[in-house]
Amino acid sequence: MTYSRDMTLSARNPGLPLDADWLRRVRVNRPAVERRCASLPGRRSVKGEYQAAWLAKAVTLIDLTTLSGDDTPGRVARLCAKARAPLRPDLAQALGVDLHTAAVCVYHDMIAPALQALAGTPIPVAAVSTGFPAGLSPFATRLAEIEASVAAGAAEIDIVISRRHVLLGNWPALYDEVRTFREACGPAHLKTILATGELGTLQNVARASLVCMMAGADFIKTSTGKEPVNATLPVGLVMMRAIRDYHAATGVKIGFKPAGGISTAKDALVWLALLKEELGSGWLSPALFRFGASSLLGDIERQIEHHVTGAYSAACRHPMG
Ligand SMILES: O=C[C@H](O)COP(=O)(O)O
Repeated sequence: MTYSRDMTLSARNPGLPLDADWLRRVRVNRPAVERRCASLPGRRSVKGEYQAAWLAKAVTLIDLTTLSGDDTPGRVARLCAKARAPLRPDLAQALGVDLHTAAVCVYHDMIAPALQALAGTPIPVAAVSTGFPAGLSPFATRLAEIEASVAAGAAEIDIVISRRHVLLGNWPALYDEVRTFREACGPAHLKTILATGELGTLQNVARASLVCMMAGADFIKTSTGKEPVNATLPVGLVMMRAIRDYHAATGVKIGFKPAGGISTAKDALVWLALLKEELGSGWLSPALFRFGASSLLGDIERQIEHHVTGAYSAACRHPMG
């Protein structure tokens, strides 16, 4: 299996004027979505060398993340070393792969140590922004935060949206907010975090996804990892279908990033199966799909170790940072 080392993201999403009629037409059949997702984990399973190949692919799609109040430059440097060489050398050699993660995702103050630790690699630094995770700081502060992170060298900006605009059905306010954030990003790619666990309904998730894409988001992302409910398959399905509809209407491919609580190799395989079925193999690339995850890589490495050696090691033998 070959792994692209090309970190080029897709062409920017120019966005569209807000289309209120499109939003009004959006309907989500929740029981049907839940039935479809419930059948996935049991139905889709790959084994042996195919599983190892899919897991190696998953590694290349991870935004390796640390978003803790006690992050230090040392922890970020160790995380970046893991991003550069995500698999133990003997495991990578046994699989015949040479790979790295898609990006490293940190808070603003950790951009500089991350850039230093990733120098000479194609791995971009993503910064969470706009008052992450709640997004309730003054609007001017949130804008300034984006500008500061782009100036510091972040190539990708993960913003959080104002959940109240969704809960109140104030789509023009959400559109204007995301549009302004997009402009502040300049050349950096914009990922919009919907915090789906706080949006109430799948219909809200579908509408918020479309509004963010109309406003110019390059990626839509499920969660911050800090909500009580983070990435779920039903939410993922609804967001993937919104991406499909947007692509059908505009020809523009938007990326998808499930994040929060995705921590096992098995989870990763189910997400990739859903992605392949809903959006096709064209989305199986770091340009269009990312896992936002702080601990997933450890379990993937553990499963690959089992595939290569026949034995499982303790999870603590695969530290992230
Ligand atoms: O954006 C990434 C998430 O914050 C990571 O969440 P996690 O720590 O549950 O993997």
